[in-house]
Amino acid sequence: MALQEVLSTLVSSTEPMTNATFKSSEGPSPAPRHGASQSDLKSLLLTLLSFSALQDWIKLIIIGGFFEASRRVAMSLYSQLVNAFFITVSFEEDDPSYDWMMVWLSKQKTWNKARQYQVSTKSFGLDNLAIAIPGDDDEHTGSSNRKLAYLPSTSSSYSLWYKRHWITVSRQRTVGSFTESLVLSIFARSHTVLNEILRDAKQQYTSSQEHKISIYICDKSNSWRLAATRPKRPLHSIVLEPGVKELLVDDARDFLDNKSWYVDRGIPFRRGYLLYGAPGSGKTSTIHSIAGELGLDVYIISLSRAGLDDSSLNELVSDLPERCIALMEDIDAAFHHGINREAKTNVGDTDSRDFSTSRLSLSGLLNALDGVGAQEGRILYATTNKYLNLDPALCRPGRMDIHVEFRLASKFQTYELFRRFYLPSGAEDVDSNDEEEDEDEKGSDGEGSDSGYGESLDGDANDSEMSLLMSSSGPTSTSPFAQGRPPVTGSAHCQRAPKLSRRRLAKLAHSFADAIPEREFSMAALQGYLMGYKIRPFEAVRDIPGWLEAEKEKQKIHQRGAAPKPLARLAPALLDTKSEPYQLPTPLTPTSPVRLDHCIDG
Ligand SMILES: Nc1ncnc2c1ncn2[C@@H]1O[C@H](COP(=O)(O)OP(=O)(O)OP(=O)(O)O)[C@@H](O)[C@H]1O
Repeated sequence: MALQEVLSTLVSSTEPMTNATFKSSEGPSPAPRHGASQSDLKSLLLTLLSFSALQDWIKLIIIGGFFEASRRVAMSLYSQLVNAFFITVSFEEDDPSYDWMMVWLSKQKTWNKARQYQVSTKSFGLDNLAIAIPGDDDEHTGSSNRKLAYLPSTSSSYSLWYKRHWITVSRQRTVGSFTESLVLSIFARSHTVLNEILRDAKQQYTSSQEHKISIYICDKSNSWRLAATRPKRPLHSIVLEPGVKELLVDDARDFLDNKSWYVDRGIPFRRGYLLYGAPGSGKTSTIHSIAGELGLDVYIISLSRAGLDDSSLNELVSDLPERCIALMEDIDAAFHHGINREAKTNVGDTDSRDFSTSRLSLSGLLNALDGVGAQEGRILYATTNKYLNLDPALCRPGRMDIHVEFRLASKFQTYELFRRFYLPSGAEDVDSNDEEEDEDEKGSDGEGSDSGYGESLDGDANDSEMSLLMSSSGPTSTSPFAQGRPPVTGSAHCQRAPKLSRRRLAKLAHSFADAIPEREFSMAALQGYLMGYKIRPFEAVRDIPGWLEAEKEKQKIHQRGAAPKPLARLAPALLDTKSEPYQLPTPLTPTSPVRLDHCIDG
């Protein structure tokens, strides 16, 4: 009723005003019109504020308020109900638990009945993807071996049953960031089922990772992110001087098992290993292998990463999990990029290259290694090719407790490398000395027991082996290296290596080791050479002189280009008992634990 009045007043008050506007263009008569419109407005306001209109306004407000209040009450009741009967958990994408949950989810039966998916090539660190599309796991399907997987779609939520508990799952984008989170609402009053789910997810993930190591790197936001998973490398595939691998593994294992010993004595529960020496001598491979042996994840700290400064390094190190391997490769590389005792404060003093890369100071690095914020329980491995460039403070016990030198290949290493290279896949590997003894005792092939170096290859090979040698080398027996070209292997995977008895293989390995000069080539170089002869061990031995010639030529070219002095000559072996007594490198204090026998406690 009052509203009608208001409306009719509005119409009547606007009409003369429109007419006035229209008529004003015809001629000037504004004064009476102005007075009329003023009285119209007045009456409009009076009507609006009249008692009956006010009543209608109040009614509107009450009804609206009632609906809004009931909506809010319903919402809060709903959320209280949900909170009372549901447990809601979220998993952030950049946290490892997200990967565990994705794998767990993919193993739920009801998951396969979902109607909305997102397809992705993300592997969550797994090769044997439970989330993989069936039939997509064929390794020979084509050039790209990225597997496809189903993920929960971001636009819908799913429900599933787990141990008689109803669960809804949704994948949500975090507002204002590029990351996602997985949200689970579990219909349960106690936390027991949640704990079970978490335990299940973690265990399923860990067991699928049993034969793998996870490698983490830090991302731009300075947090750790899973970069890859790699198959564990068996320790026996690393050939070092006898006892070195065992010593490294036993020391690390002993450290991990004795936390309370460190705590009782107030000694920081940390251990550092410095592996230094010639490039390609097995430093990285050894760390990889030890990580697999001890079941630890590897966290790579790249000191030359652009933008890394003291505080971000500190943050990274204190963010490490308790039992892990922190790896700083080529720790000397940080020196080339301006690492120094004090952080540079004056921009004018600073080389522009320093700013474009790392802004780390040596004191920052030292603090990160054993400062108050440094993580307990971690094992640090640092590698370098330039031992003498390292600051003594960096190498002191407490930061780097054990120093191990990796030298160019010895006769023993060359022999072992060859023997293991041609050992049939899956063959049980035994210690070479035991093996020779066994074979000698058996006299399996009825030949003499002489297994010394320098045996004639031709006299060793039987007819079928010789024919294989001749057929694979072609009509001329000239080494391809002597002709200035590398050997062509063809698709070795499709062919089969000759079946050699262990004894014969040992003899070939002796011949190989005999032909390679000691401590002149890295294991990586020798492995690279053998890769050209994957299935041709006889040719591999026969072609060595040509290869050595070619390598000498290469070295000459390098020397003309003023190649640096090899490190192996500068820092003699710690481990080779035949070499001259070890001299402390000049930058190290005499108390530094550079010798293995000095630095390993108990
Ligand atoms: N002692 C060894 N036993 C078995 N394989 C080895 C050994 N040393 C090197 N190799 C092989 O050589 C390759 C390179 O080795 P690796 O990367 O471990 O050397 P590195 O000492 O870390 O080299 P760099 O100092 O250049 O990083 C690997 O493929 C590895 O298999």
